[in-house]
This record gives sequence, C-alpha cells and structure tokens, in this order.
Amino acid sequence: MSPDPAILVSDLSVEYPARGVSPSCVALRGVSFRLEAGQSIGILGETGSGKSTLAAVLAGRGLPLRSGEPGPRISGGDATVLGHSLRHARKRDLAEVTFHVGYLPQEAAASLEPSLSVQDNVTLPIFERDEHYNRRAAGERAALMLDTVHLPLSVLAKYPYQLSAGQRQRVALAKALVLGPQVLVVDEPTAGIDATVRDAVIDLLAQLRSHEGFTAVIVSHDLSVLRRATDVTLVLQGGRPVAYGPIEDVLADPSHPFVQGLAHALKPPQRRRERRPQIAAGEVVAGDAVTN
Ligand SMILES: Nc1ncnc2c1ncn2[C@@H]1O[C@H](COP(=O)(O)OP(=O)(O)OP(=O)(O)O)[C@@H](O)[C@H]1O
Repeated sequence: MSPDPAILVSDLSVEYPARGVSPSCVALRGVSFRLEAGQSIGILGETGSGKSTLAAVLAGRGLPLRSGEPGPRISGGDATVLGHSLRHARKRDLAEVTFHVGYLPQEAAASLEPSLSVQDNVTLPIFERDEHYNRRAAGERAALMLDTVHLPLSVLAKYPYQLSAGQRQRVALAKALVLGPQVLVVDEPTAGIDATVRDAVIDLLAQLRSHEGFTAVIVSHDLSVLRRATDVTLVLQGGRPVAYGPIEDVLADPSHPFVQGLAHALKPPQRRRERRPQIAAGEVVAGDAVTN
C-alpha cells in the first residue's frame, strides 16, 4: 500500500457562489477524512446535506478554474486526490484527476447519449481524450467493460432506449470504469432500479472493492451498499460531518440525534420483527402466570 493516501480531505468547505438573484450557498463545512488506496468510504445524509457536492468535487468534476465560472468552489481547507490538490488545481491537474477517477453521477443512466450505441457511449471517455484512438481496441475495451458489469455482448450494438433501467445503470458503470480508474466515485448507484438489478449492482460494487488497490467513494442511503461495499461511512448533515466509522458502529452508537433518526429509519423492519416476538413472549409468560 502506498504511504500516500488516495484521498485526503482536510477541513474542506465548499460553496456555490451567488448567481444573479440567488445568494451563495455553503454546501460543505469542515469535512475531513483520509482514505488509503484500496479503501472504500460511504457518504450518507439527508437530502441537501452536501453528498453529491462532495462526490463531484472529489471526482474533479465541475470545479471552476476561474472566478466567475459556475460550479462549486473550495472556500476553505482542501481535498487532495491522488496527490493533486483540488483547491489550487490547474487545468492539467483536473485532467489528471478526471482521467484516474471514474465518476458515476446521480441518474447517470438517464444521461447516456441517446443517439449513440452502447459501445459508443461506453467508449466516449476514450475518444474525448484521444479522437484518433484505435476503434478496434476501443471496441475490445467496451466488450471487456460489458463483461465486467455482467451484460451480454449483444447489448453493445443497442441504444439506451432499448435497455431496462438496470441495464442502463450498468452501462453507465461500464462507462465510468472504461479508463481503468484508480478511484471510483459513485452517487446513489442503486436509486431508481428494481430490486433484482439492485442486488446485481451491489454485487458488482462489492466485487470491485475486492480488487487490490481499488479505492471508492460511494454516496448511498442503501444499507446493503454501505454494508457490502464500504469500509467506513461518513454522515453529513447540513454540510457538516456528524458521524464517521464502519456503518455498523455508526448505527449502533448514534450519539447525534440525526444519526439516531437515521439508524431508526434504516433498520425498522429488522427491529420491529425482533421486538414483536419479545412482546409476544412476555404476554405469554404473563398469561401463563395468570392461568397457573
Ligand atoms: N448548482 C448549484 N447551485 C447552487 N446551490 C447548489 C447547487 N447544487 C447544490 N446546491 C446546494 O448545495 C447544498 C448541497 O446539495 P447537494 O446536492 O450536494 O446535496 P445532497 O446531499 O446530494 O442532496 P440529495 O440527496 O437531494 O441529492 C444544497 O443546499 C443545495 O441546494
């Protein structure tokens, strides 16, 4: 394992600058964590807590290079990804980061290019970097990626509208993996897909996690994803970190009221099932005591 962390976030604050009549908005405040190469972190939090902003920033996406450009701006602290400081990133740094960090944004499946075949969608990141790249080699790469996400090769010639939502999600994942990233950032990978495909996507993320040196940042409120595909989970509220640790520890020891609510929201079916027999057993005992 490299002595340098894959990702180092130190007291990071991020804001969206004011635009027109909209005031500026601080999306992240004082976030810190260190992720070694080969580790995987889950990001959890209520809507608007800054999860997608953190994912996009760490993926090097959307950061403006000049003041006045739209996009989230690092207003305090820093995030260093694969040795590149994002606060002081120049165009070349961001190109390096986006090359080595695969990104599956929220609703990535819906943002596949409808006029392109699956093969052309998956290989788009290759040709965006090198328009003269060998087409045959790119086709072979697309086939390998489809195999990685467990889709049949017949899907390569299809168009996104011909696929199910779950298949589109896996194509989007293949596209995020096509450049062979060292780090994968995924934002709600199981949202909006049916239960069977959801399991397949979770299996995939768990398998990727077992690849040596593969580092991942996974935004999800799906407990199975956090359990199977992450080592630690960071909980955000209003842009601030409120809990950090392995997901079971976070849920078992919720010292913050928000995390307590979250633990309850994520666990009710199991807890209710566990509690009911206990109450029933108590009633039986009480009844027995009366009748005996
Ligand atoms: N382009 C933007 N311009 C201005 N403010 C934004 C922009 N995108 C997000 N925000 C604000 O930044 C904050 C964090 O948003 P973000 O999308 O990161 O939250 P989230 O936790 O991912 O939410 P969700 O779970 O709903 O996707 C919110 O207050 C949001 O309104």
